[in-house]
Amino acid sequence: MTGQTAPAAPSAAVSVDVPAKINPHLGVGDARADGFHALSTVYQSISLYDTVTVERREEPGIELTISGEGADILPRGDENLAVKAAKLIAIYGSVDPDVRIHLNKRIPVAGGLAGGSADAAATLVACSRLWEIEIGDAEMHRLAAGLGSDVPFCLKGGTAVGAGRGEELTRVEVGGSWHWVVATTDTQISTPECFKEVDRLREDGIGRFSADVDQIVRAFESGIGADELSRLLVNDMEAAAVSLRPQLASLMHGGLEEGALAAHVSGSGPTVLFLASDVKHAMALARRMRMRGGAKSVHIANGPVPGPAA
Ligand SMILES: C[C@@](CO)(OP(=O)(O)O)[C@H](O)COP(=O)(O)OP(=O)(O)OC[C@H]1O[C@@H](n2ccc(N)nc2=O)[C@H](O)[C@@H]1O
Ligand SMILES: Nc1ncnc2c1ncn2[C@@H]1O[C@H](COP(=O)(O)OP(=O)(O)O)[C@@H](O)[C@H]1O
Repeated sequence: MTGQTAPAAPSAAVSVDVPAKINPHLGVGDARADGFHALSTVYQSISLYDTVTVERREEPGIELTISGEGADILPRGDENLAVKAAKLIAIYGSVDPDVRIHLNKRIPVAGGLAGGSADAAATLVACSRLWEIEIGDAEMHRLAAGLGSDVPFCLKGGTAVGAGRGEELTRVEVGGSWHWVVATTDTQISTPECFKEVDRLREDGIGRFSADVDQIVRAFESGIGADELSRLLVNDMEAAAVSLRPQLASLMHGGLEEGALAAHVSGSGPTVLFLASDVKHAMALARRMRMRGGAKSVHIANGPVPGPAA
């Protein structure tokens, strides 16, 4: 016995990968009294990931570092959804939020792929593991919904129907996998701006609420082929996104000319998804899209994939 206390072992960092989401069906109803729109959507996670790494720090407070997509433009303070999520789970677990968070971002920012929501979901999961906070599914879902309408889906990933403002989830067991070419643009669209444009177009009689998700849900369950899926994709925000960023029309048209089965704006845009028949077709289509130009970046991804709390 030396009488000396051994230094505390440094706690290991916790890293969590979290996928982007798409909405193969996005039905938008009227604005509710709380300002949110009623949604009838089918979410699916695709294999385009951010990585959130958390580790304890001796100093008080949260230190956030960011690399990759949007590292130069994203907020580092309380407005960052990862910081909000860390504070929320710390309050829930009654621990001090003294943590270093690193976001390695590959999901395009403000692109309709829920990158910020994905980071929030991953931070909830990573911090609950780091701080060994016991939390059940229902409580985790409640914290996630407080951070944003599509954060609950980002926790679970896979495929799910979203109702309410998008936070009421029903899991869908799918019988297949689908391949996409994801084309980002050099502009962004803010989500509330796009919902406002949907309202504006509706006042002019343009667009309606595509509430019924039954057909596409059955199609996913049965593992429908990409050809048939291409006829079932719906996005009630697409006209609004194209109205706000008219250049999307030529990007969509270009992908169809290069052989995509369908062109589909991702959520509130402006990312455009091109459906491919299989992985080989997706690779060939991505190559042609890159040669053609018009997109900021072109990726291939498949879905569904599981979320960090699946
Ligand atoms: C449209 C969707 C489709 O999945 O995603 P994106 O494509 O932008 O990623 C989602 O509904 C986005 O969800 P999320 O990004 O979490 O939105 P929130 O933070 O909850 O809300 C941001 C703002 O968007 C508007 N909003 C959001 C959800 C909803 N059902 N109705 C709304 O009107 C409101 O103006 C709200 O203040
Ligand atoms: N960790 C984060 N990653 C991305 N965006 C974030 C993050 N935290 C806050 N935001 C803010 O959220 C907004 C929406 O980002 P994002 O979730 O990427 O897009 P979308 O809602 O179109 O899917 C951005 O304008 C950004 O400033």
